[in-house]
Amino acid sequence: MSIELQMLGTGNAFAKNYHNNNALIHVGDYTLMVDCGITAPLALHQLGKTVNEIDAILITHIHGDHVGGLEELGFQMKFIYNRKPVLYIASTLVRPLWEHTLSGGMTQEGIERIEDVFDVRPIVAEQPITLTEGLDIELIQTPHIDGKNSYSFLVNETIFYSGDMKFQPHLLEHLVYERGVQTILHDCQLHPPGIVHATLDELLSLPEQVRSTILLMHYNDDKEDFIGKTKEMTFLEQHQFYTLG
Ligand SMILES: O=c1ccn([C@@H]2O[C@@H]3COP(=O)(O)O[C@H]3[C@H]2O)c(=O)[nH]1
Ligand SMILES: [Zn+2]
Ligand SMILES: [Zn+2]
Repeated sequence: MSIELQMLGTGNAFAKNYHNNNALIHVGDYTLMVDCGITAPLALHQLGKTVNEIDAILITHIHGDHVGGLEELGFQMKFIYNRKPVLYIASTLVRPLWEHTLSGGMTQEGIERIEDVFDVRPIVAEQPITLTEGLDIELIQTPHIDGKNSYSFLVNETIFYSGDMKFQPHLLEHLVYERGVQTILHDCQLHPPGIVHATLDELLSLPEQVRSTILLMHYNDDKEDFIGKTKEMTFLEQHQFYTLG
């Protein structure tokens, strides 16, 4: 079954021309939000949507451009919509998300644990889960910041979405050649050094067959200067709809 992808933003953590690299994945009436960064509530508003239209959120890692909007989302859901949003997150990230990121702003009478605001669904890498009919997710742990857990994921076995990750050519080739992945949505640091992200030059070094599956996201503000310089790879555009799978 195909999915509809709409990026809330396609910018990197410091981008000002683009929102944070967060996404909406639609399958039928179901809407999954992938990451909820600082700019996610504004991006939703600009699309004429409210948080009430989100069925669940999936988190890749706990940098601000991926979780910085969760406090607002959680509070809006609780105090405006009287809902507890479903939060899919690696089991390793549940405590860090609450204790290092959310608890300072959210702790008050009646909110002492992350479960008081979110319907937390801890997930484990390499154990696929079904979110709704036609939407299966499998987390894959991928390196980003040394000593911190970070995850990418597969959608319906054929679409790979990179959480922020360092260049992993063997993984990307394995996914395309051996797991039948047809589309790779990849974060891309346009200017070296990438260090914690793959750079455009690194992604350009991949075999043509792999490059031809790649849509670039999480890019810098001067992305327009790189149009025509990405070989078979193309830039994802925020707010546009893509039918994948
Ligand atoms: O060791 C580090 C840690 C972080 N950073 C920057 O901070 C940003 C945090 O969000 P991000 O993961 O989207 O991108 C990261 C980089 O831009 C870095 O350059 N080196
Ligand atoms: Zn990021
Ligand atoms: Zn990051």
